[in-house]
Amino acid sequence: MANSVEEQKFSLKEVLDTFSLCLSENKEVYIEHYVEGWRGLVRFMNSLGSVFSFISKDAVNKIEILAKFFNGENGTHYSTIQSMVKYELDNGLVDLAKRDKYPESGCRTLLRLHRALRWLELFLERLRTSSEDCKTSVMCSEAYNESLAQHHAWIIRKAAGMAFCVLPGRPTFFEVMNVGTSEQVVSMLGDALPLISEVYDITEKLYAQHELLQLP
Ligand SMILES: CCCCCCCCCCCCC/C=C/[C@@H](O)[C@H](COP(=O)(O)O)NC(=O)CCCCCCCCCCCCCCC
Repeated sequence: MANSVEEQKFSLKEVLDTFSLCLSENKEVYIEHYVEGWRGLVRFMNSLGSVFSFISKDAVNKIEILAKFFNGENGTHYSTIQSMVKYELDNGLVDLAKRDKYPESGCRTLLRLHRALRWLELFLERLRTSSEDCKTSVMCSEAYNESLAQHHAWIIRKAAGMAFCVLPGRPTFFEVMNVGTSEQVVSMLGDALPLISEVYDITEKLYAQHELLQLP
């Protein structure tokens, strides 16, 4: 089946490269590139089939909330995750105990993507070190159980588990990434993972410092 020109150009390497743009010189995390990275990941997930659309809908919703802040009148405060946290906390714009006046603050919205980034990190690390006969569905659900699942209700965990079952096998998965041979995929993941981990760790530390890791 012939791909459109745009699909032909799509490579997961470009998406993961976006995360390398996330870090400023003094290790702040640029929201613009963070959101762009997520957009690319969602695009990749959509190319795997419509069973994932309930996941991508939620991700897109969160991406759009952040993009709106970033492009809005207070956009300068949403340049980095650090400036967003400071701005929203200083101005009482975050529901800290229960969802109330600010159910869609930047801080709580980004926290959901941040938790998903941990899933990505764990999943990609499994993919990187997997052998040819490893199942992507198993790698994906192990990564999920160690991360996001702990924050999801039973019904979401059930639906996610069902979606994982229809993930393509490792060879097709690698092919869809459009990065080249398996060796090239493994090497690309080896380059990308430390950057993703660094973005994750910096955000985690910041949220921990401000006691934001359990935002409702
Ligand atoms: C490629 C396989 C894709 C597997 C994706 C694994 C993640 C499974 C997440 C299931 C989320 C189900 C949707 C609902 C979520 C919300 O309940 C929940 C809580 O939100 P709330 O507090 O506003 O209510 N939302 C979230 O936790 C945010 C989830 C965001 C998920 C983004 C997943 C993007 C995955 C991108 C895949 C890229 C794969 C690249 C690998 C080579």
